[in-house]
Amino acid sequence: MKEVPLISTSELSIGYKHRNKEPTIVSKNLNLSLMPGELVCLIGPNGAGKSTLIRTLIGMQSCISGDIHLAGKLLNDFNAIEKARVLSVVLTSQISVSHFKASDIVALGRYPYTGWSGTLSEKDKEMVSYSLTAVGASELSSRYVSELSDGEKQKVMIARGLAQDPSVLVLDEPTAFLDLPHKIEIMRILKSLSRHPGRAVLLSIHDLDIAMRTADKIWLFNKHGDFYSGAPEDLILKGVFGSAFEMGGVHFDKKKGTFIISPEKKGTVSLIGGNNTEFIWTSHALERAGYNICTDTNTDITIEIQDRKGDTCWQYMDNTCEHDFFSIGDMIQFLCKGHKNSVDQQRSSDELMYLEFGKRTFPEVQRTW
Ligand SMILES: Nc1ncnc2c1ncn2[C@@H]1O[C@H](COP(=O)(O)OP(=O)(O)OP(=O)(O)O)[C@@H](O)[C@H]1O
Repeated sequence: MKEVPLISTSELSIGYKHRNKEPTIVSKNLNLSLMPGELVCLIGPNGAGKSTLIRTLIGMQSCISGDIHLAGKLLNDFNAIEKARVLSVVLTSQISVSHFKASDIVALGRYPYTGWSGTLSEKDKEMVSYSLTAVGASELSSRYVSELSDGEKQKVMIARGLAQDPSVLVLDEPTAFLDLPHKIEIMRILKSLSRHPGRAVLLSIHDLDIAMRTADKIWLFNKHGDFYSGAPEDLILKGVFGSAFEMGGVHFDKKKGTFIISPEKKGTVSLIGGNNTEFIWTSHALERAGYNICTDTNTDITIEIQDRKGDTCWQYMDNTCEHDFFSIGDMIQFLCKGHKNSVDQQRSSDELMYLEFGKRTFPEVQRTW
């Protein structure tokens, strides 16, 4: 049997309506689908349309045109309680209720089932406890929200969304305000929640690296509102990932799958020796300093990583000198500052010498820095 998408759109246009003028279209012709079992990360540069899409998909904002289906039914045909049983939303805004315990906040997620009285049945209580456990926050249950860290609050808010027992969990930047280990932890939790049968998770995120490593599928807006959907690796190979975010001085390295600041290129260095890890991190530092790396020794500068009685040594060699360094930092500093000055001084004295012999032109120096 064909699986029904949990969210699907046809020819959807999103944007902003205005009273006396044409609407602002943020993106159009969107035909996207969120399937059960998927973790989808929505990414794009600032102002590309992520929040507009999320707000439109959850019905907080009307679309300009087109259709949105939730679990096979038109979004507009749901009443609030029906929708809350299928879709739960975790927004970024910090929790402002301080006199609530974590379990009270999570219990609010049961409102589609408790009716207006809010009285929790045994099943509701079980679901609150299950949700806190599922996000690794059971020990926070009786803590006041005001006493929780941002990461802990985020877990509680996800547990609240989960307590709704939704098919679709939509989160707007759930990793904002968190440090790297907590971002990774939240993403791990969300990935495991997406594996629950019949459920999918959609989230917007600014951390591209984390999105690429976690998402089953990426939804990507570029700055022109063009929309792309696919496995992270497919989007990288198609080049859309890089072009969506590239800006002056920064470019996406397809091989490394990361953005790099493009420093002014200073030349090529032969890098030899060392174990694999030492080689990788030395290359990393040299590239960051603006050098291309090669492994033949046909360049003006060679750096050999050596073992000196258990200590790692970076031996610098060029036509004029040799130096030993016992940290990458010292070696890079020498390359970028110390040695450049000595080369410049060398060039000036060479130049003087040529001028003295009445030559007006300075021969092309074959150094690459
Ligand atoms: N109320 C509004 N009226 C008109 N245009 C708006 C309105 N709100 C946002 N926009 C515009 O819609 C576009 C998309 O904005 P949106 O907030 O969806 O981007 P985003 O990708 O979520 O950005 P960010 O990463 O900065 O949060 C932007 O050009 C923005 O200026």
